[in-house]
Amino acid sequence: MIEIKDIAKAFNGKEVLKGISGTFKQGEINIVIGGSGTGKSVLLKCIIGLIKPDAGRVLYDGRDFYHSDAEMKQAIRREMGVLFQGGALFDSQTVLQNVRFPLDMLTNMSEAEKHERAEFCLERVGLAGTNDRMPSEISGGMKKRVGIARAIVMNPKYLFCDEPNSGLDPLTAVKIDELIKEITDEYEITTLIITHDMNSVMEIGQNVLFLHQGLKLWEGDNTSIAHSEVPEMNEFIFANKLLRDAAQ
Ligand SMILES: Nc1ncnc2c1ncn2[C@@H]1O[C@H](COP(=O)(O)OP(=O)(O)OP(=O)(O)O)[C@@H](O)[C@H]1O
Repeated sequence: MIEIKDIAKAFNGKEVLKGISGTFKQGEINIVIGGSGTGKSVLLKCIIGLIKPDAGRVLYDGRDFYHSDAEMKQAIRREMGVLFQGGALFDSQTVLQNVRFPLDMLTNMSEAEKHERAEFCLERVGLAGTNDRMPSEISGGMKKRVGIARAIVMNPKYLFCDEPNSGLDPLTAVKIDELIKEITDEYEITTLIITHDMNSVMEIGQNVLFLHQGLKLWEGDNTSIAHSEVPEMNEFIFANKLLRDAAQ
C-alpha cells in the first residue's frame, strides 16, 4: 500500500500540486486522471522520488520515503518498477538486454540467472522468442510489453505506469491494460497509472483519483464515476461521446 499525504509542489511560485492525499491499495489498479497540465506527472515524480515535494509525505507500506535514510530509500527504490511513457527502451540494445538491464545494474545474479529471469518476464508479457530483436524491429505495442517486462523484472511491490497507452491503437491499448491488470492481480502489486485515457479508467480502474488544477476533486471506483456530481470531472469524462451516450 502507498499513502500520500498533503503533497504540495510549486515551481517558481506557481502551485502545481496543492495538497494531494490518497491511498493506493495493494493488488489494485489505482489511476490518476485529469486533463493536460493538471499535475499528474509531477505527482508521479513526487511519489517515486524524482521530484522532492515542498510538503507532504509518501508512505510505502508505512515507510516514509522522504524521511528515510539513504539505505531505506534505496531499499524502497528497488521495490519499484516503472513503465515510462513511450517505453524508454535503449535502441542499441536487444529486447532481452533491455529487460535484464535492472538486473545488471542492481543485482549480483549470475549471467545465467539474469538471462533466465529476463526470459521468464518476456514470456509473461507474451513476447517469447523475441530476445534478439532490436527495438526498431518491433511494434509500439510490443515495445510497451518489453517496458512492462523490464518494469517487473526485479519483482516489484509497486508498479508505476506513465501513460501506458499513449500512441497505441484502441485494441492494443486494451490488451496492455489487461496485461497490467493480470500482473497486478498475479503478483499482488500496488499499481499506479497516470493517464487521460478514460477507456483505461472504465476497463481496469479500481481506485480513481481525478486531478484538476493541482487539486484532487474526486476519488472512487470506475462503477461510480458516471454518477459523479463534480462538474469539472463530468466535463472531462463526458468529453468522450461514447461515455456521454452510455450514461443516458
Ligand atoms: N520541472 C518543472 N519546472 C517547472 N514547471 C514544471 C516542471 N514540471 C512540470 N511543470 C509544470 O507543472 C504543470 C503540471 O505539469 P504535469 O506534467 O504534471 O501535467 P500533466 O497533468 O502530467 O499533463 P500531461 O497530461 O499533458 O502530461 C505544468 O504547468 C508544467 O508546465
